Amino acid sequence: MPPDPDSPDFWGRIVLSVKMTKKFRLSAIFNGTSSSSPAGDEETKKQNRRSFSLATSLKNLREGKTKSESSSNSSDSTAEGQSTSRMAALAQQIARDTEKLEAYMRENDLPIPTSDVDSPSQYPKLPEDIQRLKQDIIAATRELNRLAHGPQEYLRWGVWAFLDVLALTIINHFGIAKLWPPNETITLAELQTKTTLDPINLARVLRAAMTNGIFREPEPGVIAHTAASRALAEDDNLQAWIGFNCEDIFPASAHVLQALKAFPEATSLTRAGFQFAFDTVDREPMFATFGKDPARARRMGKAMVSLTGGEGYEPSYFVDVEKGGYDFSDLDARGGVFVDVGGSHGFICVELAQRYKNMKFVVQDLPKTIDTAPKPIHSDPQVASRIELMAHDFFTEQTVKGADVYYFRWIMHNYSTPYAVRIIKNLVPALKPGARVLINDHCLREPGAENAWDERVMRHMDLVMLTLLNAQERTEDEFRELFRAADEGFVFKGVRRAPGCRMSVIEAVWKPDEVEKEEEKKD
Ligand SMILES: C[S@@+](CC[C@H](N)C(=O)[O-])C[C@H]1O[C@@H](n2cnc3c(N)ncnc32)[C@H](O)[C@@H]1O
Repeated sequence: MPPDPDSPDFWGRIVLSVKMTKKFRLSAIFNGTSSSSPAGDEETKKQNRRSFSLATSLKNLREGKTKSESSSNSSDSTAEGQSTSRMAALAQQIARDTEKLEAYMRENDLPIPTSDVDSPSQYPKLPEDIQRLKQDIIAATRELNRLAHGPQEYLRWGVWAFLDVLALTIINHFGIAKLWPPNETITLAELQTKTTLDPINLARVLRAAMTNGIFREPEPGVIAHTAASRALAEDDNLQAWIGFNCEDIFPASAHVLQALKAFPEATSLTRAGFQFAFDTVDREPMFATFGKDPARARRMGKAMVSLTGGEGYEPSYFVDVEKGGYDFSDLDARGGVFVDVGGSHGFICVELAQRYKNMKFVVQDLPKTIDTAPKPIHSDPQVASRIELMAHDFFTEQTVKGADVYYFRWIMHNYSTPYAVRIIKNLVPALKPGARVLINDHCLREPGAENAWDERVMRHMDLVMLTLLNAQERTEDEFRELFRAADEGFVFKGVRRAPGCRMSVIEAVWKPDEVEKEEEKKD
């Protein structure tokens, strides 16, 4: 069982980083949210502008940007010394980048995306520079959209984004997109006979979704598919992802405020928005609730497949050294042991075992997960024979002693600091000097350091973690602090991230000095 999150001993070693506090104050100044200035509103605004432009100049200097590059990236409406407004510059950038993207697609005989039903549901794997171009287009269109609305209008109607989720919830739950073939049309009257939704509700959710390019109405009362509605009809894992988000996360998110008001420390696994939404406060964590409901658990499992298959999350970013993955050649030469803690059905170990022919692997997870893993785990006996599946609860002491690597993928972000520290502490009795602990998770950077789209995905994931588990994504400093709080014997090695990947590998080594001393003795 997970430990009691409210037990005071968890907090004993978590020292609030002075550095973080300073950083927070600085960002408050840069964003103009510092406490009121005696110099009055106008002066405060001037100060804020100065602070902001100083911060921007410093950032540009660090990034080696020229003045013209930096001014075209500034959020000022008119760039200094230039006649092109920010909106016009964005529009030009979008046009330029779109032409480049389309040129790449044509040169490679790839279809140019449209909203038509026959347009592919996703881009093929793109080279890194083209992928970046695509993300730049997305970021620029989002900014242009904001500017074209103006702040008031943008906020007033932007807050209604939850109604997009509402329409999608109903459409996805009732499987509306699957009720007629993709290349055919259907009348609203006929569609209504295929669902339990009444005509008014069916029409209103479809027409709301159409405002987002999901379905279209080529003539009054006749419904046709688009590329987006077809994806919704045909992609099982995407349906699960949308179902999990709409029916589990969305209601839970609507209860986060209530949870934060009742339990402001927001660390307990049984006091998150999820528990308030589903009436399980102080009774069970989300995973236990799902454990009692196989259909819901299956949906979440498929949703995770959809997420992991998405751009930026493929396991190859960890496994393929050519893509910037972690190199285990030294370990392989020694026939070292790699433990995947909370490793589900062991897909990472299977990929590693295919690449490295001598290493041995242990996949640990809860008994239910281990019992349902495929057996044998792989058809090639050379691979399967080196992978052991083992039931183990990471809230108890680690049972595989003296392994070379303990690996946690998508684990730490599921837990608030007290739990995460306990998981790492549980490794300590098993660790030999030089053992590596690798955490494979998002690692948050300073605001603005990411590509705008990646930043949005990662910040949203952070809020999902709060919503479901009172957990969090972490910065490098926060990861360093986790290890420090778990035991002073860890030496934090830093964070690496493969190009194009959103996940990072955070590494700490157990008492490397002792390994060095041993080696000195041998010499
Ligand atoms: C988000 S999934 C990550 C799975 C896998 N590492 C991956 O990258 O896809 C979390 C995993 O932790 C497992 N898990 C949850 N609580 C656990 C516990 N107390 N001990 C061991 N595994 C646990 C779950 O069964 C699940 O497989």
